[in-house]
Amino acid sequence: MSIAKENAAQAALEFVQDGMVLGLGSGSTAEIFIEKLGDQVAGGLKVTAIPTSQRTAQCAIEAGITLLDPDRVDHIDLTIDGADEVDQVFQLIKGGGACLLREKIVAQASRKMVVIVDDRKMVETLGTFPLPVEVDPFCLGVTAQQVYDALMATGCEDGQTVLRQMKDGSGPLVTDGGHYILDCRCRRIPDPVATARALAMIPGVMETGLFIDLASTIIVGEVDHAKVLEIRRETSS
Ligand SMILES: O=C(CO)[C@H](O)[C@H](O)COP(=O)(O)O
Repeated sequence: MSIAKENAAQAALEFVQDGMVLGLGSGSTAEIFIEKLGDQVAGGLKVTAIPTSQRTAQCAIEAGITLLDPDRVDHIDLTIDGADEVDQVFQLIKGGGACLLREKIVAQASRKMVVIVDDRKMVETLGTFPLPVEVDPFCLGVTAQQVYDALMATGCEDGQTVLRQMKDGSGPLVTDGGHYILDCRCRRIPDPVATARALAMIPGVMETGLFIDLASTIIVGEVDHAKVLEIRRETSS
């Protein structure tokens, strides 16, 4: 277990209050947080949660956290999630774990999003990590070309897309929502807002891993402590 990720996850517990409805992110850092949250719940903390993936749901159940039916939830107080890259104004690339659609639905519905990362995830400009784009399998070639064109038109240094495969080589990875993931080698995304907008116009694109103006707190774990960085955001909820 990475000590930096663990320090970030530990610091995130400070944001959790009794009675909250939590959004639980996906990935290894989020799972460390869920385990720690489970310890708090065992000690008497009362929270309920919405998971952003089947794997997260499983982890939360094992940790003793009560899950809500996502179809019935009317608000989410706080979401805690990891990220693959975070830039200077807290725009994110997410989706390394292929959960970006549900992660974004939950983050966008939350009053606050806290992101927990180790210090290697902090970047000057987004794009070194390949941008995950969740797409409908129908007419995949057409969508992939449109994604390439949108990336190039918005100034990305590259736009090549690779269809994400299952680790066991059994075929394309299928997300919890039944879609595919195109990993886009952008190298540099100079205008994440423009790129996110352009990708959102493509009918075959279900969602992109660009999380724009969603995170208001980034907790950066290092080997011996965690730094809490804040930015002011207007929330709609
Ligand atoms: O977006 C994600 C999953 O879709 C993860 O939060 C992201 O990939 C970071 O993962 P990790 O905490 O394992 O480094």
